[in-house]
Parts: sequence; structure tokens; C-alpha cells
Amino acid sequence: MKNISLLGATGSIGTQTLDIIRNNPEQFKLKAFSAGRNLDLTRKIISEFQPEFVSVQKKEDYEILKAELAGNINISYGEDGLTETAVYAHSDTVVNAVLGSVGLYPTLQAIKERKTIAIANKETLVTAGHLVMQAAKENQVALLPVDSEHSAIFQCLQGENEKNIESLILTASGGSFRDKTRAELTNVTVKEALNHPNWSMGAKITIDSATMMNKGLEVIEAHWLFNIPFDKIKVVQHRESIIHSMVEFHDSSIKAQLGTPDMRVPIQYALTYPDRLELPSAEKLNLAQIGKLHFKEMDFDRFYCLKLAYEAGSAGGTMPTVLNAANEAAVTAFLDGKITFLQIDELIENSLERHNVMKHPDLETIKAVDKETREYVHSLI
Ligand SMILES: NC(=O)C1=CN([C@@H]2O[C@H](COP(=O)(O)OP(=O)(O)OC[C@H]3O[C@@H](n4cnc5c(N)ncnc54)[C@H](OP(=O)(O)O)[C@@H]3O)[C@@H](O)[C@H]2O)C=CC1
Ligand SMILES: CC(=O)[C@@H](O)[C@H](O)COP(=O)(O)O
Ligand SMILES: [Mn+2]
Repeated sequence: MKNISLLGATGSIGTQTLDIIRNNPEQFKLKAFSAGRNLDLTRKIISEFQPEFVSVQKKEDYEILKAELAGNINISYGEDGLTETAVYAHSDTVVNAVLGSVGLYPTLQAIKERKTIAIANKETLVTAGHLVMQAAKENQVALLPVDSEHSAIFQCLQGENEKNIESLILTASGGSFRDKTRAELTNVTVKEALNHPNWSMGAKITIDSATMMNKGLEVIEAHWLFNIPFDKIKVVQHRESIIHSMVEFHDSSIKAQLGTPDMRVPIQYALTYPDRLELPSAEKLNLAQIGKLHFKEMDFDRFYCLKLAYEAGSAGGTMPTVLNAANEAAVTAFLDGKITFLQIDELIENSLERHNVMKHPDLETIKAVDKETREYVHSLI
């Protein structure tokens, strides 16, 4: 039995994780979870899973729940509450499915408590991958990828020696606007941007997918998870999202992991690794029915955010922290209707250009750079 703390239970990854827990009561028990502002779903999760601990984002929601639940469950709130969820004493496994770099500190604390970490929250690895990987190594904690591309690479690497890797090849669907030219992006709407061709996901990652920043964040995530230099991490456009990613070896052999686009597969694998469980509701892949798969070279001028991410990742130090914070602030502004789609890359590029990189930043420096970058982006909007 795995006892689970779930960060971001009310989100897209969070609710799919709950599906897996629901369908495998002998294997998994939800001990603690965090939510953001969705109180209705929070109540439903408490009622169905009867956890011991819950945390919400805001104090006012905490007060409401506290009155309703009358001492039957431990409740907390805010960033402290997220960390309390992550380090909850009766949990051995943390699924980090919260959104954004707010997930960094809880992850570091959970690692110190020697919890196994299933990580979907890529912003945490982009913001301070060096701190997370160092903490995981020092505490001998497993960091299991949930992101579909990284799960694919992780699966391809089973039984392989990392010294034989030639390159990692991440696949990119191209997102909502993949068939538009850059000029055609001038007047696109939030509603259009939220219409991903293959995946049903939270709003922020769907916009990241449309700008191709999602793949940029994933390149940096892969660099940290698999300890591979940036010049050995490639991206290829693949519109069907059937091949989730590949590993090329020195002898020119390439291994790929395939499947229909369903995040429950990588979530479940992170929870059962090195074993597997059945997932009866997952649609089986029928290649004969699909007939053709398509691949295309990445165009770095068209998908400018991917270029920015490679540059920030290669510069290292605090540069990826700036990339992530500027992107989080710009995407929120786009979703709120305050800026246009093409202003997202502009704001990120401005933030990167003015930043003097600091090498080997500690947690306090990371937090300060993250905060200062968000303030800078807000000052430009
Ligand atoms: N969705 C997907 O298929 C994939 C997602 N990922 C990554 O997983 C992470 C989660 O993505 P996704 O599930 O799509 O996102 P969602 O927006 O659907 O869910 C985010 C979750 O985090 C909570 N949350 C948001 N902000 C805060 C905050 N400041 N404090 C506390 N809780 C907060 C939300 O609460 P509430 O809704 O209650 O407000 C919700 O539970 C991201 O890092 C994303 O990049 C990676 C691969 C695939
Ligand atoms: C499901 C998942 O892992 C997402 O990160 C997905 O990969 C987004 O697709 P694209 O970024 O390739 O459009
Ligand atoms: Mn992904």
C-alpha cells in the first residue's frame, strides 16, 4: 500500500491521479491533499477519499472548511499548508501536480523527509533543478517523472546504461496554432489558444503548448532529470502525440514509447514503477487504424519561446528561474485578457535580456529572482 500526499488534487493531473487511486484501493490511499480555490471539488474529494489532512490556497476558504468539517480532519492553508501536505508524516509518496514554482519549497522539504516524489510540476525543476536534484541525491530519494515525454524517456532508459545515450528526442504536437504562421498569431484569442489538438490539460500548460514554451520547459526538465547536456536534447514536431518521446543510442538505435494521449498512463507508471498495473479504461493504440505518423523539423523563429528556453537553459544559474517566472506572469496576463498572445514571448525576452545571471544560486536567491521577475513583468503590462 502506498500512502499518498497529492499536491494540486483539484487540477487536471490531480483529478486523473485520483482516478488511479479510486480504481486501485488495495494499492493506494490518499492521506493528504492540497487544493487551490476550487472548494466544491475539495469537499467532494474529502467526502469520497476521507483523507487525514487537507490544505487550501486561501485563509478565507480554510475558515469556511474548518467550520464545515468541525475538527474531523486536519486543515491548513497557503504556502505553509502546501509544505505541510508534502511532508505529511503518514504519507510515503508525494504526487506533485500543483501549478508553478510555488511547488519548489514543498518538494525540497518532502525530499528531506525522504518521500518518493512523482513529479508533474515541471516549473519546480525549471526554476531550481540543481537544488532539487542535489537534494534528491543527498537523501537518496527517487524522483519519478509524470510528464508524458519524461515518462517516455524514463521507460526507454530501463535496462540501459546512461553512458550509451547519444541524444534525447522530445516530441512536440505544435499546440493549438501549429498550422498558423507567426503573422497569423497577431489576433488569436484565449479561447482559440485553449483548444489543444490532442490533450485535455489545465489552462496554463495549454497556453505553454501553444507558444511552445511547454517544450522549452520540458527540455530543461529533461536536462535535470536525466543529467544530459542541452546539445544532446532535441525536439521534433509530431502532430499526433502518439510517440511520447525517444532515446537515441551511440549505435544509432532509437527507442520510443508510444500510446494514445492519456496522462493516466504516465501518472500510474510513476506510482507503480518498476511494476505496472492494468488500466482498463485507457484506449488501446491501433497503429494500423492510424496509418501514418508525421514528423517535422522545429522552426525556432516560428516557435520563438523554444529558442529562448534553450538559451536560458544553456546559460544556467538564475536564467531558467527568470524564464519560468516571466512565463508564469505573462501567461496569467494573457489568460486574464491583459496582453496579446505575441506579447508573451516579448515579455519573456525582455526579462531575460535585462537579467545578469548568477551562477549556483541558493534557495533565497532563487526566490528573490522569481519575485523580482514577476514584478518586472507586471510593471510592463
Ligand atoms: N495537465 C497535464 O496533462 C499535464 C500537466 N503537467 C504539469 O502538471 C502541473 C499541473 O498541471 P495541470 O494539472 O494541467 O494544472 P491545473 O491548472 O489543472 O491544476 C493546478 C492545480 O494546482 C492548484 N493550484 C494552482 N495554483 C496554486 C497555488 N498558488 N497554491 C496552491 N494550489 C494551487 C489548483 O487548484 P484549484 O484548481 O483548486 O484552484 C489545481 O489543483 C503543471 O506544472 C503542468 O505543467 C505536466 C504534464 C501534463
Ligand atoms: C501531456 C503532456 O505531457 C503535455 O506536456 C503535452 O506534451 C503537451 O503537448 P505539446 O507541448 O507537445 O503540445
Ligand atoms: Mn509533456
